[in-house]
Amino acid sequence: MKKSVIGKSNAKIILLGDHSVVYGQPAIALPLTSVNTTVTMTATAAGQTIASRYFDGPIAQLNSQLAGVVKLITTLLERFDGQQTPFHMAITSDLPAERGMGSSAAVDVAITRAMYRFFDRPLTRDELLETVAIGEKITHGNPSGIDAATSSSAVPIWLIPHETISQIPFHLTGYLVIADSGIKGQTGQAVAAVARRHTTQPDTTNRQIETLGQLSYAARDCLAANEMTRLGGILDSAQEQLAGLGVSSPELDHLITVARANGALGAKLTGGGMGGCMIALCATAASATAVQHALVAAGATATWTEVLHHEEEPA
Ligand SMILES: C[C@@](O)(CCO)CC(=O)[O-]
Repeated sequence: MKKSVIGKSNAKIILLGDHSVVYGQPAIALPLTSVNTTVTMTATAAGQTIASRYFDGPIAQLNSQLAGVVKLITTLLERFDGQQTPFHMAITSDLPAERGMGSSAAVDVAITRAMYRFFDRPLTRDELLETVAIGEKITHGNPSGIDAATSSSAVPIWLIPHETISQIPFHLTGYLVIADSGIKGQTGQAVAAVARRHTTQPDTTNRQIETLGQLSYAARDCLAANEMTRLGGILDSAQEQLAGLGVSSPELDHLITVARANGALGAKLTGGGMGGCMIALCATAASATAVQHALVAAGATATWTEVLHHEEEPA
């Protein structure tokens, strides 16, 4: 066992494939490597305690809102025979919670990495993703794994559930403005709402899900060929399908309209929706700044700009 260790992860942005990925369609997601969650685990004399923005105290008293985290920690303590090992776990995060940036998966990835290091066990990527799914299943009900895969990745990824997770050829140069609508997005509820629609209106819903999948394939071509304007149109089409699935919101719709009116090439919600964040693709730094200012004036509570650049693929 180590004295003090750190586990880290980052925020994620889904470019294409939100919701449709739950039904097996491909998704493209980008890590925001400067927006981090950090878990520090320190050996102590007695007790097992946790300090986070929601809770500060003994792990045994963690409330049901954090049931996914409780399940993850107890599973790992059993796995490592560490039920009696005293430690303190401090969780800090730059990510807004419940905004579609993958905060719950980011916390689970950072906890898993910290606990494997603390108990001095090697951790493979497959084991990391399988472990994070334990917490995510409780928090989100039916996670596709995209949040965990991206918040533990340093490069943009292409994911088809149970089939492929790979680095996506990324030759696009541009700017992605991300804006928080200020409204909590409940991914679990949004996923459940789409599942209900899938049962009550199977034909329409399947068509929307398949269209979203086709848009992911088209976007992959745009990223490989640096076709920014076409990608903007694809984001707009994806937003139309997501709104059709019932996961947009008036606040997101407003920010998306403002971004387009101020020069964005395309815009859509990102993540679970029903609140949370939207993204806008911009061709230049000046355009990204103008869109960002317009979004703040329109009520966005936080904004980030991510510079998109050619990613080297490993040799
Ligand atoms: C809405 C969703 O597609 C993305 C949440 O960030 C759910 C999932 O993939 O688990």
